[in-house]
Amino acid sequence: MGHKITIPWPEQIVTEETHLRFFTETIEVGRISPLAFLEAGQARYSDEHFYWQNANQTLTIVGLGHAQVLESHCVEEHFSDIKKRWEEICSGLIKEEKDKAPVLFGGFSFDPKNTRESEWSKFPNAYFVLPSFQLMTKNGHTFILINLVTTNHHAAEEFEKLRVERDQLIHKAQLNDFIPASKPTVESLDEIEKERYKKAVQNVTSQIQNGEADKVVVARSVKLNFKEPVSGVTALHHIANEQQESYHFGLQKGEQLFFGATPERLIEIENGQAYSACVAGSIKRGETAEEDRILGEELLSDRKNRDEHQYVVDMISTVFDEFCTNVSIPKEPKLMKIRDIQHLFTPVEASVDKEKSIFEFVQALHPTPALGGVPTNKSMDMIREEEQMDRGYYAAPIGWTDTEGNGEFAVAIRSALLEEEQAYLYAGGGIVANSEVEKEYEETWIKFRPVLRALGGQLHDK
Ligand SMILES: C=C(O[C@@H]1C=C(C(=O)O)C=C[C@H]1O)C(=O)O
Ligand SMILES: [Mg+2]
Repeated sequence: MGHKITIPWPEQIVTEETHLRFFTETIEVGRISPLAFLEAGQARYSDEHFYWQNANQTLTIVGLGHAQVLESHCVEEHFSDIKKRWEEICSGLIKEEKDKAPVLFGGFSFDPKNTRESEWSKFPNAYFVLPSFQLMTKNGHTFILINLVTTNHHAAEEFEKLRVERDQLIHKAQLNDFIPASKPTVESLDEIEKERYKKAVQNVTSQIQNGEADKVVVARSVKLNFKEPVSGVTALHHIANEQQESYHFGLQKGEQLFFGATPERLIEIENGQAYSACVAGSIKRGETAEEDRILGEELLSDRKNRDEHQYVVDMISTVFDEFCTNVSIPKEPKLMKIRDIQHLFTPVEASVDKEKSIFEFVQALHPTPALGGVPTNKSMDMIREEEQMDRGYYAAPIGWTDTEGNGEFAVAIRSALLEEEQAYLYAGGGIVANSEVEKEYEETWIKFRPVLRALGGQLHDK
């Protein structure tokens, strides 16, 4: 249980009614399973929570409750809108040296210009939350933060209530370790607009051959219907188990949970260093170590996949050259091997130039040609025209930043939108001049696998 901390605030702070203050307090606690904490908050925060774990599992963040919600409906300015409003909130921050930095977590939509009616209608162009309770496990230590943003001059009372609730949550989470329910039972799987998807791949390939673009990513969705409503916490548990070497994320908004296990980092900023990753070009895993090695070699030397990959390297390099110094990018890609798939992978690292914020990186990088295409605007037009869907937050930046300007955003692929007894799963692939429809179709099945498995679905075996 967290020890009581007595610090002379908010008691001593005389706030003016209209002045916004941002109070935070951190305590370190003994080991708590992040999912047990998430579960402990379900009674009250079933529609106000999030989950994040980075790919090397050094950082896990769980958020419960909303100290502040930032939604943006801007179309071009949704990145800068969130950046500006977060900076305003941060300017009211009152924090002691020992307190950890509060985190703002959320995501952006892939393409705010896509206005199709869809399952995403309740998600604005950007949706971010500062949680009331923030669990953070970092390098083996677990911290719980309380965040309160208020103009209330009775902030002290408000804060004291949060302390009581925090202690109850901790107690509950320590008492009841998380016990996962079994995977859901799938009743049906619907391949939405399957033939239209194949036609789109074909159309896009011929347009590329005609020189209208160099690369365009085409995606599709499948819908699962379950026997019973599926618990989001259970889904998060299974996805984290199914594909361990990835970012695990879950963003709950109302009754919907957007979750997944993505291998793709968009941008990380830590203490003045910036990191990105070019992840594009794919092949399946082998059944034996030898077959796996041969497939990997094949991928590394395959012209079509190398082209898909190089467009991403070129674009991310351009942004890094503009925003950073000491840019380091290996000349040749490596293999990234995850449970069901191998990708071409080129890591990018640099020193951040002066005052560039993570939101400016996200804005400049999204969409990379790993999920959009080349040239950017033309490929976005083609996606809007050819894909009979709204990607929503799929393929878009999801992640966090803190009050100190550190943070990390991943690209939300290998993901699904879950609501009660149904889920939409999303997957796509990079189309270039020599793409083949059936191969692309099969590649999407491999990319559906992590979420499909987590949700108890049948794998599509060829
Ligand atoms: C589009 C997806 O993934 C992207 C496309 C890839 C490809 O076509 O080879 C590989 C990784 C990602 O850049 C997806 O997973 O849905
Ligand atoms: Mg591909």
